[in-house]
Amino acid sequence: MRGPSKAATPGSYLVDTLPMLKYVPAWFPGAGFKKAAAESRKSLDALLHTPYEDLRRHMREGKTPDCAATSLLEAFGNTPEIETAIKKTLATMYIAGADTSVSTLSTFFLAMVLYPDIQAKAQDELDTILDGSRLPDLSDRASMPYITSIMKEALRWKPVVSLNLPRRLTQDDMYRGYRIPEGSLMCSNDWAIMHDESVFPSPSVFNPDRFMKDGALNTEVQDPTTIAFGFGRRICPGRYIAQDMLWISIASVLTIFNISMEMNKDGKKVMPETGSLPGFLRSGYHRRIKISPTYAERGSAIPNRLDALSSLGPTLTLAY
Ligand code: HEM
Repeated sequence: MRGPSKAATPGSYLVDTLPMLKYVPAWFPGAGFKKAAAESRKSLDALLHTPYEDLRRHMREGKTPDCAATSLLEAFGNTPEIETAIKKTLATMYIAGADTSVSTLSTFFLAMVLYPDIQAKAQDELDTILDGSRLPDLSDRASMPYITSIMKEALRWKPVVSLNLPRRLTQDDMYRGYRIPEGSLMCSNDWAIMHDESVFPSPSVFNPDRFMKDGALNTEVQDPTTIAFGFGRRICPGRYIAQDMLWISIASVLTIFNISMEMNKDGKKVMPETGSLPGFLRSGYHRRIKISPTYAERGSAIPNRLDALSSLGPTLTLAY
């Protein structure tokens, strides 16, 4: 998604400023955007067709997985028009949902490395409710406000989309004394909103407690989930599934693992890179962090029922 992410960043290519460049041939100086667009097109076409063709081949071989595509085929049939609609729907969900979710989870992992006290506090909440006897599920959400606060803070601290997709004004408008003419492109500056010191004090600190009051969620504080997923009629339609997925991932990971800094060969902790790569979507650098199963020391019986976990060594070092 790096190509489309770059293309969606206003001003990435000269053609954003000089639209007439769209008429020049690809070899013309300054028309590098045409080559980049052709490459993105190729990978998006592959994303649209290849997984679906694989699925149809599996189905011809008698293997029909239980998935969104087979449910849609069953519900709507398989005329060419329906097949196109299914392919586009699922590709859109993947394009819009994959990197955004991964980016937020990557922010969560980074925060856990940098703020071990917060991680310990979240694990206390999990252990109190789960008592080491099971994994969390979404029905635990109401009784685990601190996990919810960590999810909100991950969306706020390093927003996936710093500058949201542009809108074009359909009429002249006034904003803080400035006249903005019809036709102007406007972006909401999500980074500035989420890092507004008057709303989120010490905004560059990862602090889920800002969303807590007396052991419960503080509903008086601005909720980042009302900003991170956009606004108006183009608001993210995947926002509910995204929050469920983020919540259950954060809760499950912290039930089983401890996340910490990797040690170098001299036994010193290695500070992970905290910056991000340029692009419309926030994506972090590859980082190396340590992920250690922690259930034994927390007296959890869960791994006895999870074969995959029982076979893990004491520590994983993950590069992501
Ligand atoms: C942490 C995860 C996610 C974040 C932070 C996120 C954020 C966003 C944002 C900021 C927009 C632009 C909204 C606007 O223009 O105002 C958007 C659009 C969209 N998102 Fe998400 N999203 C996430 C996950 C998902 C998932 C899981 C799906 C699908 C399953 C999804 C599907 C879409 C689609 C289809 C659009 C385009 C909507 C339109 O233009 O009408 N997103 N998302």
